[in-house]
Amino acid sequence: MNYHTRKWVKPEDLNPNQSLFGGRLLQWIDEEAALYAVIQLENKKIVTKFISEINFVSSAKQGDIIEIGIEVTKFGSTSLTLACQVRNKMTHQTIITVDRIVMVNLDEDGNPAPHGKTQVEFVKDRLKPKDEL
Ligand SMILES: CC(=O)SCCNC(=O)CCNC(=O)[C@H](O)C(C)(C)COP(=O)(O)OP(=O)(O)OC[C@H]1O[C@@H](n2cnc3c(N)ncnc32)[C@H](O)[C@@H]1OP(=O)(O)O
Repeated sequence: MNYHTRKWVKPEDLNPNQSLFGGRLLQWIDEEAALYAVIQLENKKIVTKFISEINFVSSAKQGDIIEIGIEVTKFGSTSLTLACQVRNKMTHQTIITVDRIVMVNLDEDGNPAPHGKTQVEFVKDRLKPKDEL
């Protein structure tokens, strides 16, 4: 699991019970999954197709720093399946887990299109001149 994004829980992210609103957390996760898929598949036309069971393990409160982890669990033909875990940055206490997030690669017309990827790639490797790879 790679933790790329950190968030600082602010007053506008809270529910009426003063803990992190679950809908806000899901919004952050969906955006993180989309960004991850766009970068991996090198295509800006990506949609979220399916999100599996969501387990709200513990809550976060105002001022907490949380981090969002994403891991690829499957490269499909047009899809990329991800797992997600969000944890407290300082204590590593798990806040939420999502077993499966299926992102679909689309063509110009919005139809599913094969992405041709089979393994995780790193942008730094793509930027290296070919003779260094
Ligand atoms: C980041 C965002 O905000 S995106 C906004 C929210 N999302 C959307 O608006 C998406 C709306 N949905 C759609 O446009 C359509 O459902 C599409 C284009 C994504 C997919 O259309 P479909 O007719 O289901 O396509 P299709 O049957 O070819 O499936 C595409 C891929 O999704 C997978 N898939 C489809 N349904 C499911 C499902 N219920 N669960 C898991 N995977 C699924 C398929 O296995 C396939 O993957 P593969 O090619 O790797 O085997």
